[in-house]
Amino acid sequence: MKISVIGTGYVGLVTGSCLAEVGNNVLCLDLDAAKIEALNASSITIFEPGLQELVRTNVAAGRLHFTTSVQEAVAFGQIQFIAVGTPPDEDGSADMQYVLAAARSIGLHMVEEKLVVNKSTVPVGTAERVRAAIAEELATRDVQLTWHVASNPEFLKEGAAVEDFMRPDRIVIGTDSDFATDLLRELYVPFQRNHERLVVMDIASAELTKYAANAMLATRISFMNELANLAEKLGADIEQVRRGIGSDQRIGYHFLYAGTGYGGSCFPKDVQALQRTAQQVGVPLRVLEAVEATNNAQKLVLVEKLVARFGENLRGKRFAMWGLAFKPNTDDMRAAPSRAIMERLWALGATVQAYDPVAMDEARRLYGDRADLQLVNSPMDALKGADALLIVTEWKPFKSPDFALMKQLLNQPVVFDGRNLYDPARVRAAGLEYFSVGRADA
Ligand SMILES: NC(=O)C1=CN([C@@H]2O[C@H](COP(=O)(O)OP(=O)(O)OC[C@H]3O[C@@H](n4cnc5c(N)ncnc54)[C@H](O)[C@@H]3O)[C@@H](O)[C@H]2O)C=CC1
Ligand SMILES: O=C(O)[C@H]1O[C@H](OP(=O)(O)OP(=O)(O)OC[C@H]2O[C@@H](n3ccc(=O)[nH]c3=O)[C@H](O)[C@@H]2O)[C@H](O)[C@@H](O)[C@@H]1O
Repeated sequence: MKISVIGTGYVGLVTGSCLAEVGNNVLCLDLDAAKIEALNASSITIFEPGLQELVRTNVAAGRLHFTTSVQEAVAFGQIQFIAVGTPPDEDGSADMQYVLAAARSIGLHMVEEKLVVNKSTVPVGTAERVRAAIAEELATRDVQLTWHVASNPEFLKEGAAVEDFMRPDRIVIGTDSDFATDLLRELYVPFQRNHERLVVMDIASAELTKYAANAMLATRISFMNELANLAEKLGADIEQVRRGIGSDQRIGYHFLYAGTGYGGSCFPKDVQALQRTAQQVGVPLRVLEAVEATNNAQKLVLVEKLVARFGENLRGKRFAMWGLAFKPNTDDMRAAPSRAIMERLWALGATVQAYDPVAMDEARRLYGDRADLQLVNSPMDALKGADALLIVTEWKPFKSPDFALMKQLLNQPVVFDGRNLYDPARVRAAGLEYFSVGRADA
């Protein structure tokens, strides 16, 4: 099948590459010329496991192409995927300008029947707005055509994006025409050989399903974070509680990890956008208000512990930080807890010595050169002369450190573990003071 993908970010590039991998002929469009230039040389600008290789092999096989030409992209694919950003607007609602611009560019150049599929995360009603934008452009050109609009939200996770796309739990399709359903069913055949994964529904339900999934996952995390804060005060251990409730199949083990709050480009913005949508139709979403408030507070839970230990004035203090990315296996720092933590520590006068396996360039890009941020080359370098260590992202290499060396390198042997990576007794036996989330501090 010939497919165009508009937008080559995490979702667009993974979608395009994976669809090419199963034999389709794919053309990806982006307005960012530097990105397209890099992609044409098979080089990707984000860190995403497996993606570089997938791009390289499919470009070499002649199935994956990149362009900045809107006209070329619209002419190419029978299916036109829209996979552009939907960042938060000033009031937290989803900013639709990129999706609608993509829709307009399709309307501007379309000369034959197309299926336009929206993969971006968008509020209910967006398919109608996309349809109207295309219709307007066609009317301006005085062109009569048949075309279809469908919704196909994406559920991939950064850091496991290729794997998630290739082996999805489900593929949600929102359509209002047999043409769209049949074409998308055919497209996704290679992804559901093992069992039926396609969930076909109306367009509004598909659009809402995406927000519902992210809101549910965010709710689980905030619930566990609140419970962790309670467990700590009651002398209980949230890690044991997690295992205790996760074993109930109705609850399950996933997404029950307490920590420093959820970050990333999606949960924070999608929880907010769903609330704005609900406000517009007069339906209060009280649970989600609490989810968001809890998360904002949780991002600073390590700083609170640190201030309780070292006092409010951190001038002259130096803290090691392990992990800058919002989660492991990505260099993405959008809404990362590390940012809220560093910014607060800086405001209190401290210096941060940070290490992350892949997000150092991103930190440099975001913060530039500043005296109170030192980016170092290894986890152990970060410890040297620091008054405490803060663990913010649960990268694998942080999971089994040499605690004796840690104690030796730190100026003061204090660890604030925002991901509950260690057995508290083991860390304390090595002579370190250990603070974690939802377990008794000492
Ligand atoms: N990042 C993720 O893990 C996931 C994101 N989503 C959703 O997918 C959508 C895209 O997210 P990301 O891929 O993270 O965004 P991104 O910000 O990484 O990439 C978007 C790309 O679209 C390009 N673009 C913008 N307007 C364009 C236009 N008119 N024509 C061509 N290119 C254009 C930008 O230059 C950029 O390269 C969002 O709605 C997001 O909520 C859904 C599931 C997972
Ligand atoms: O819409 C999206 O963009 C995507 O958002 C999330 O994916 P992502 O943000 O990439 O990463 P997650 O693994 O969900 O982690 C999000 C945040 O929650 C935190 N988290 C996750 C799980 C957990 O138990 N506890 C916890 O604090 C992570 O540290 C991270 O900061 C969803 O998991 C994807 O299904 C969805 O497609």
